[in-house]
Amino acid sequence: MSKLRVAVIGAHGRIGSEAVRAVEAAEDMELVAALGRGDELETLTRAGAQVAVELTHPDSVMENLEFCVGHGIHGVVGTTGWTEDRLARLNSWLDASPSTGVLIAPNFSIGAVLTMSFARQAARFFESAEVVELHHRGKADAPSGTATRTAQMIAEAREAAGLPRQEDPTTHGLPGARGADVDGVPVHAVRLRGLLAHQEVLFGDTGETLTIRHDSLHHSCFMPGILLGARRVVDTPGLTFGLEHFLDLG
Ligand SMILES: NC(=O)C1=CN([C@@H]2O[C@H](COP(=O)(O)OP(=O)(O)OC[C@H]3O[C@@H](n4cnc5c(N)ncnc54)[C@H](OP(=O)(O)O)[C@@H]3O)[C@@H](O)[C@H]2O)C=CC1
Ligand SMILES: O=C(O)C1=N[C@H](C(=O)O)C[C@H](O)C1
Repeated sequence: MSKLRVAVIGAHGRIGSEAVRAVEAAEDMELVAALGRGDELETLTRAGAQVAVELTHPDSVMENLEFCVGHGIHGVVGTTGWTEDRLARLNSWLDASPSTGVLIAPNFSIGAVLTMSFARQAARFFESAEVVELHHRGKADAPSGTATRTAQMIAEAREAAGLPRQEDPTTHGLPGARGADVDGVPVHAVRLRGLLAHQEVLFGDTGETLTIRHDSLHHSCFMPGILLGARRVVDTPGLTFGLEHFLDLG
C-alpha cells in the first residue's frame, strides 16, 4: 500500500520538530516536506503532499490553510487562536474545495481530550465552574485553545441542563483578577518557565469540590493524536473541530 504523503509546517518549532520525527517514524507515512518560516508554500504542491500538519502561530495559520485548502491538501491543525470569524473564513475555503478535510484540534493529547469530555459530563452537577491553564512562557495566545474549548463545553452543558449563566459576585477588584470570561466561565492563564501545558477544571457546590487536572509533560504526548488525525482527515471532508470526533469515546 502506498504511504500517506505528509508535510509539516512549523517544522522547527517545539511541537513541529517532534511532529517531523513522529511522521518519519510512522511506517504508513512519508515526510515529503518540512517547512519553516520563510519557506515557500509551493514546496507542498511540488512535493505532492496529501496532508499538511500545521503547527505555527496564530499570525501564520490562516495564510497557510488558505493555500492548503485551495490546493486540495488536507490539514491537521494544532495552531491555536481560533475565533468565530476565522472559522467562518476557513469554512468558506472548504466550501469551494468540498473534497478537502481539515481537522482543528485544540489539543492532540488523549488526556486533554478526556479532560474536556469529563468536564462536559460533570458541568451540569455543579453550581460553579472555573478553568485554570498553565503553560510555558513561549506561548503567544491566552487563554489556551484547550482552556477556551473546555470552558465553551462547560457552558454548553450548563445551558443544555437549564443552569443559569454564572454571575461574578466580585464588586471590588483589579482588572483581570477574575480571568477571561468565556461564555460565563472564568478562565485563568498562568505562564511559567519550566512548565509545558497543564490544566485544572474546578467545579464547586455546597460542601464539595471536584478538580480534574491534566499535565502534558513532553511534546511526545501530542504525537498519537497528530498521526491519527492525518490518517483520518483524508477521508473526512469539511471541517472537524476536536480530536474527540476521531476517537470512540462512547
Ligand atoms: N493542539 C495541540 O495539541 C498543540 C498545539 N500547539 C500549538 O501549536 C502552535 C505552535 O506551538 P509551539 O511549537 O510551541 O511554537 P514555536 O514557536 O516553538 O513553533 C512555531 C514554529 O512555527 C514557525 N512559523 C511561524 N510562522 C510560520 C510560517 N508562516 N511558516 C512556517 N513556519 C512558521 C516558527 O518560526 P519562528 O521561530 O521563526 O517564528 C516556529 O519555528 C501554537 O499555536 C501552540 O498553541 C502546541 C502544542 C500542542
Ligand atoms: O502552546 C502550547 O504549548 C499548547 N497549546 C495548545 C493550547 O493552546 O491549548 C495545546 C496545549 O495546551 C499546548
